Amino acid sequence: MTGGAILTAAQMRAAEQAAFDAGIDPYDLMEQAGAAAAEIIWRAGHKRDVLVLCGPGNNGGDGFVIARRLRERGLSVRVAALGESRTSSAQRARKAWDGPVEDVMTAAPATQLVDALFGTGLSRGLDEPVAERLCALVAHATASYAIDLPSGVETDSGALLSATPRFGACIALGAWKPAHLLHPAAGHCGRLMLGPLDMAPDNDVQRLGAPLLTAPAADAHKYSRGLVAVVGGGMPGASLLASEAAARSGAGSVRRLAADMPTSGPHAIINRQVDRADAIAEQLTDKRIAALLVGPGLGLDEVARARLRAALDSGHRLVLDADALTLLGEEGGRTMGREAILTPHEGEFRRLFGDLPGSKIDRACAAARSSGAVVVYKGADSVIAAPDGRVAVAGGATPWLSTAGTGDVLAGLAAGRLAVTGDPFRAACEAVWLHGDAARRCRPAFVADDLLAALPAAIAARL
Ligand SMILES: NC(=O)C1=CN([C@@H]2O[C@H](COP(=O)(O)OP(=O)(O)OC[C@H]3O[C@@H](n4cnc5c(N)ncnc54)[C@H](OP(=O)(O)O)[C@@H]3O)[C@@H](O)[C@H]2O)[C@@H](O)CC1
Ligand SMILES: [K+]
Repeated sequence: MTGGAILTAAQMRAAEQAAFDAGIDPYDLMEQAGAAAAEIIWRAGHKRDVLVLCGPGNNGGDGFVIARRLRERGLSVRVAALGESRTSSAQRARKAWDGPVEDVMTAAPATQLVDALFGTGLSRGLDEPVAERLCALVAHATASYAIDLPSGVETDSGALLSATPRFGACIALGAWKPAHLLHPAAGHCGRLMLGPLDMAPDNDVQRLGAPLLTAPAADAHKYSRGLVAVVGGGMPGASLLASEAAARSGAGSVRRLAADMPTSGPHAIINRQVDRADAIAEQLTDKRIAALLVGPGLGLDEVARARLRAALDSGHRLVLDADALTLLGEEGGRTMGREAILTPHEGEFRRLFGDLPGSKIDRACAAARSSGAVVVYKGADSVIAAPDGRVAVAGGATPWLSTAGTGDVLAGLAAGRLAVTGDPFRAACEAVWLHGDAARRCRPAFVADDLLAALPAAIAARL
């Protein structure tokens, strides 16, 4: 269900130290790391000449091991270093390489390029000539691999500290790091692969993995499978998209409360024409409602504000999105005090929580703690954070998702899964996964409506 632990540089160092304290030899760990990476590169199958760039630290040490292992397999391998090796393990790995060591700045390009310049120990941007040389060598190569991380990215934030090439693949060692999933660094990693090590550190922060969904029970009925209520507003399209997503999420039934009556759309959705907030409040007294969505197309006027208040006062499990988040931000934020999912994009997040420090993961955690709600901090890298500290980070979203209405679909999906599971963190994780998977199933230039059609296949794949 999870896609593996994500560790910061400091957490990785602590895990490494714990492994050493438990008796693991530091050099053995480097040999393991290099062997795992070499195996992945070998299996990628290019079998062409290789240039391995080795930095001064342990990332460079990994590089020397990789070079030796690939040469043992029969590949033509050259090594180029950036100065001397400074750690004892890296010095040992360098000694075990009995070929020549060229200079990174003058080494000729190769078909396969392995970047073992810097990993989690990068403390500042690369010197400009080194960064330029790395970019040129990667551009020249047919296949390029970043070892642990692309040299130039900040491990914890995913920021680029200097010009960084886009690699074909990145081989993470032992565990994922935030930069593998957070942009802009994630966009420079290429295909992500994990080189396993004997130490297997765990963390509350995990890469989002494929969920395991269950089919409805044999004796299920539409209410036991979860009734979703959606409060609409001035822009009917948004709440219609959200309602259909909820209806296709596995929930038993969907009730849309809005002033308009749609002329088309899935007839399975029950539309109740209600305008005034007190009439909506009356509708929300139905105890069978398992999740309530408010925000898509809600509007920002007094009518919208009154509808939001009715939703907040209803006592139901909530999903708040779009205009509901903006209105909440105008009121200075609010502690949810009950099971809720908030789904802000960058702008809504800032309006609601202000400019928080740290990485996107840190900011999502702080927001979840202060609001008491599960926060889905959306974007090309969506971070799902629970108030208890659990975090799931979703990478690899197709950029075609950046189109109108896809946020409404996600909000509807979250409400639907919340109605089915009753668990906000699980529901948010499932919704983000299904949303991303549905998008992968659509053809380029799809629109939000197409996502709805792809949802049943995305769900079927996880049963
Ligand atoms: N943790 C684990 O479990 C395992 C870790 N393993 C591997 O170790 C890697 C971490 O190794 P690491 O800590 O030695 O750091 P690394 O990235 O090689 O660089 C540090 C050196 O670079 C220097 N330096 C920094 N920035 C610079 C710049 N811009 N320009 C120039 N120099 C710069 C810095 O010097 P300083 O900052 O002190 O000036 C220091 O000398 C990790 O990513 C993985 O590959 C695996 O082998 C096994 C399991
Ligand atoms: K690297």
